[in-house]
Amino acid sequence: MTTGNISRFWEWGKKIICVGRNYADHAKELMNAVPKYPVLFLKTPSSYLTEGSPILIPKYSNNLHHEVELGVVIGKRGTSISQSSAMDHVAGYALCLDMTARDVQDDCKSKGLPWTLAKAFDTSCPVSEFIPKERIPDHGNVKIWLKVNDQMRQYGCTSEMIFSIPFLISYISEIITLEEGDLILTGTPKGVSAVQVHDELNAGIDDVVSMTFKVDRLKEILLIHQTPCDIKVLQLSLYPFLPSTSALQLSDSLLMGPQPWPSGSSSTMKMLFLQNFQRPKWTASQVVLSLLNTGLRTVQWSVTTAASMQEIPIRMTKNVIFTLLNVYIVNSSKGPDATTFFVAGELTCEPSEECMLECDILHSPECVRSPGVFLGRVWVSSVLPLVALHTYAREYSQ
Ligand SMILES: O=C(O)/C=C/C(=O)CC(=O)C(=O)O
Repeated sequence: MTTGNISRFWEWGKKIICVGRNYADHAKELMNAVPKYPVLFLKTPSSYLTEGSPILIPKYSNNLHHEVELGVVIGKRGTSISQSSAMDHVAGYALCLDMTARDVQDDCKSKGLPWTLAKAFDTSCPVSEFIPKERIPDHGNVKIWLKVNDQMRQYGCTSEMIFSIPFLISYISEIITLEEGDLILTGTPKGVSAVQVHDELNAGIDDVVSMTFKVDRLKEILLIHQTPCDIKVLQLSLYPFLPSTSALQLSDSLLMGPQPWPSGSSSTMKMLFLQNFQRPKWTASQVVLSLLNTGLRTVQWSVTTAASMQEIPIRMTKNVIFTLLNVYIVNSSKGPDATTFFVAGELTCEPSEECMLECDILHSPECVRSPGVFLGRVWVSSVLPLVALHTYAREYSQ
């Protein structure tokens, strides 16, 4: 196994194991019973954030909470570690924030779903510099605090923890092998509350370390405000519409703002993604963000023949579940009112499964004129078009 420099554990450590409800007052403030055994959940290494970069509020949350915690950095691999030898496996500590999308967590809790969306998003685990073990001689008496815009919000001491650090190491290692570079978040004291864009979070361990993080949101690119069309949807260029080998591609130029309708034989395709079946309350923007978050780069979309226009196979190349609700294709040479066909339907697409979308064709002169036309494929070849789609979808959903 290759390991790295322990003082930069966030660059190579494999696991972030978190303990929930480990301070009785915090369990109570969220109306939870004090647990008999540690409540465990995980974050991913991509959750790590170090000072200088902002905490990003996920697009799908409107209630991001701070939770300040002492993190324990593992220095020696072990399984079934006894409490008496637990501290031998500790290399040091870090002050950590367990950023939590509380609204999403509440939703997950009410449905019995895991907390991943609420807890493990990118930037959800800001950490301080590494603190060598020797600098904290008594792990049972570490005072941690957090201020938001200079106002004290959380202050607690590890002496208030329900489960001690040796107990947690022993308990977790019975279930999950602890490895060098792993981090255990030991739970948060009471005082959690929401943060807003531009807030400054300042946290510390008395006399040992302090750290500062700003809060932001993923930037949105505004576009397609004044397209010459009543129905505001993402425009995709189609080149060319005919003949059968047509390719349909998202065009970066569409990010530049209002576009004239393409001339000649080219057409414009409009796509709209709405609602994710996994989370019925999601807006279109959140669905698109979920596409973005999966690192999705390729969507294949095709219509094989005019005769089978009612069936549109959609193949997702990444692990994405989404609903394609409406697809509009507009014959641009005749302007936005000349809809060549309109499809509407709902689709849930499982990873690497080919899904058929049943659609209603309301008006399709082009289809009638061009039997057997192959409309082509859509390649979502960069992040930008998805950001664009997100932006549109947000407008649409309002
Ligand atoms: O159980 C809940 O409603 C919430 C739990 C948390 O998010 C708690 C923690 O992560 C924690 O106690 O540190």
